[in-house]
Amino acid sequence: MTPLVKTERVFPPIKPHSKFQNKPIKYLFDAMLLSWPKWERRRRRTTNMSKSSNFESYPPLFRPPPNSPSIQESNSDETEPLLFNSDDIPVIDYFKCTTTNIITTTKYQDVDDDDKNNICQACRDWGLFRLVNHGIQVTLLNQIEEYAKKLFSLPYETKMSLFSSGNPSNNSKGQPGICVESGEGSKPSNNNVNPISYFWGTPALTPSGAALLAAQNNDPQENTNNQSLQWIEGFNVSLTQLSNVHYQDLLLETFRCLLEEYGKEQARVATEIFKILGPFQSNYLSIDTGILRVYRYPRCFEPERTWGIDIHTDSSVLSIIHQDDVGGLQVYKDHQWFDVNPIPNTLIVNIGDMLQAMSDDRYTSVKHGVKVNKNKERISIGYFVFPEEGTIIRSTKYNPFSYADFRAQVQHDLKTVGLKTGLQKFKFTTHQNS
Ligand SMILES: O=C(O)CCC(=O)C(=O)O
Ligand SMILES: [Fe+2]
Repeated sequence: MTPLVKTERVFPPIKPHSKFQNKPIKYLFDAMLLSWPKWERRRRRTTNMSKSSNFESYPPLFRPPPNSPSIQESNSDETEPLLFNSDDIPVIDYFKCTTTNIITTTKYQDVDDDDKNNICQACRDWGLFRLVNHGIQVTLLNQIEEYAKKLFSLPYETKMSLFSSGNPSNNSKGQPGICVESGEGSKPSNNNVNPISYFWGTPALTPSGAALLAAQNNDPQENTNNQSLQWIEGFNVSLTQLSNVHYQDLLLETFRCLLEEYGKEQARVATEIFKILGPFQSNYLSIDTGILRVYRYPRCFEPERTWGIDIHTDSSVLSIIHQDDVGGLQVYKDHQWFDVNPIPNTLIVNIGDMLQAMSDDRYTSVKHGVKVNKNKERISIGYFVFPEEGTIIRSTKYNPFSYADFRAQVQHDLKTVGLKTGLQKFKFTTHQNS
């Protein structure tokens, strides 16, 4: 889903923030108003793991070398105030642009054409926007984050053994992958395949959930063993399978219930946004294909040498990201990189490659990547949704193809050349166009 368009490994300069520039998209709020309240900031300070990172929970390759005092002693949370600055990303109010009544049964309001146009314009200009007033309860967002932290901070070996993907090709030998064994109480009670699987080192997985390592760079200078390693671990969650199982373990079962509820909310949001961006054929988006990725970006003792997720475009129709208060997500627009600042209770909606093709390139799948941090771990949750299985996407710019064709091409490219060529491979040639 999130494979990689590798360009360079040097972080490009970030454009300075130009607050509330003269843009056609309305900036609907003052970031100060949306900042976490004092009690929440205190809770986050005391529960944040940066103070005493639990390196036992990191995959072995991510653990700092024994003599690296700078990372062992870091305690940045107490010195850095949590400030949430507005950024240049267009902001859209969900409630104003949709017909779904998400708040109460009495709060209907007219759908505003200006707001709809603003979404379309954001998707043309940026390929992403920030969504406010999305109707997902802040308690749900906080609880998922909290339970994700609890699960990620389990010892690495426990995570490897708890989350069985049912995929025998995986290993637990310290190579990126997904575990095969299942621990006591972690198995779904009715013998179904575990819908939650653990991975690390790359966000690119095969359809069966195995980690897909990109081919290595041919440059001998760079061609070390870890060349394609990305500083990330995560849970891959199949939403359709999630409702078929129950865990005996209370921690896992609570996490499962939270994810199930969150998945439904995200499906609602994605469906509405897709309607606004269309009209498109209804099978160009299928809620049954929805997956969640819950990520932790561990602290990295050499953050300038690696990415949490390398520069890429998403292969989805739409991706919806919720990030914690750490930051690190960057997006590319007009030859510049922009920080996507963490702003409480907001979601980031990305256009994926499938939507770019369906829209005849009217909307752009946005290039983005995630930086890692020396002092803080970062948690984010992504929802990704795709066209209905087998649907052929027809467009004036591309040869007809299905998402399965696209995914197979991406996986082939990753294995052979190490980077995703993406839609480029499906474009009509000049010869075909004439
Ligand atoms: O963690 C994030 O903020 C972004 C994740 C992402 O880009 C992806 O999973 O494709
Ligand atoms: Fe992405």
